[in-house]
Amino acid sequence: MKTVLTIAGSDCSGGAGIQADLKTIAAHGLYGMSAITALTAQNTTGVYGISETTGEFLASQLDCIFQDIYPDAVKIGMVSSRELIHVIAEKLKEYKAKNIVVDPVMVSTSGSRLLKDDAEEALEECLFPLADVITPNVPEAEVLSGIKIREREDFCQAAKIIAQKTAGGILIKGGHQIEDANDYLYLKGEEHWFSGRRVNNPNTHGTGCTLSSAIASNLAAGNSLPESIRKAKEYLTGALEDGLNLGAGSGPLNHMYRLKDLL
Ligand SMILES: Nc1ncnc2c1ncn2[C@@H]1O[C@H](COP(=O)(O)OP(=O)(O)O)[C@@H](O)[C@H]1O
Ligand SMILES: Cc1ncc(COP(=O)(O)OP(=O)(O)O)c(N)n1
Repeated sequence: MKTVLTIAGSDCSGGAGIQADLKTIAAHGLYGMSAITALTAQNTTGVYGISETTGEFLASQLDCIFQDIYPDAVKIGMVSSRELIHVIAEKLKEYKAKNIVVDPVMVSTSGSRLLKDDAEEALEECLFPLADVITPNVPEAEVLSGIKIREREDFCQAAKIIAQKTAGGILIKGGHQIEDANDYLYLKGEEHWFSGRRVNNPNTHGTGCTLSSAIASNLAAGNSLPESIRKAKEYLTGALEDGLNLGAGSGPLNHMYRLKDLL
C-alpha cells in the first residue's frame, strides 16, 4: 500500500490541518501518517489558541516515521516557527524524502495568523528548494511575490517570481477569486490552467489542506504533477458540492462523499 505523511497542525474541530489531511488520504485508499507541528484550539468560527510542539519532539516524530514506514509522498502544512521549519528541512534531506508538497499556510480563512512573521523567510529558504510543488492561495502568492494578483497574467508573473526559490511547480489557487475557482500551475517554464466550477457553498474550511493532501496522495500513487492536481481538484470540488453544513461558521467538507452509497 502507498503511504503519505502529513506534517501539519492539528485542528481539533476536524475541518483543516492534520485531520483534513488524514481523511483525504484515507479517502484516496492510501495509508496516512502524521507529524504534528502544533495543536490548535479552533472551530468553524475561528482559531482561539495555538500550542506549538518543540523542535526536539517534531524531530523525534519524523525519525519514528521515516525509520519504520517510509512515506511515498509528504505534505507540509502549518509550520509556524523558524525552528520547526529548520527541523523539517534537515529531516527531509536526511531521509531523502520524495514527492514533497508544501502548502505555505499563512493565515486562516477566519483571519488568524498561522505563521510567525520571522518564519516566512525560513519557509522560502529552507522548504521551497525541497518542494516538488508549493501551493499558495492568492493572498499568500501576493506576499511571496510582492505583486498584486488580479488578472490571469498576474498569476504567471507572480509564479515566475516565486519560481526563483524552487525548482518545483508553483500552484496558485484561485479559491479567493470572486467569479471562478481556476488554479494555475507554473512548472519548469510551462503554464497549466485547471478550470474549476465555483461551488456556491460558504462551508470552505480546509479547502487548501484538502487540495494539498489530495495532490500528495495522487503523487504517491504514481501520477504526474499536472495529473495529480487535476484529480485533486476533482476530489475537492466533489467534497464541497456535497453540501455538508456543520457548525456556526465556515464549516468543513465531506471527505466521505464518495463512500455514501456504501452506507
Ligand atoms: N467555492 C469554491 N468552489 C470551488 N472550488 C473552490 C471554492 N473555494 C475554493 N476552491 C478551490 O479549493 C482549493 C483551495 O483553494 P483556496 O480556498 O484558495 O485555498 P486556501 O484554503 O489555502 O485559502 C482550490 O483548488 C480552489 O480553486
Ligand atoms: C491546523 C490548521 N492548518 C491549516 C489551516 C488553514 O487551512 P486551509 O485549508 O489553508 O484554509 P482554511 O481552512 O483557513 O480555509 C487551519 N485553519 N488550521
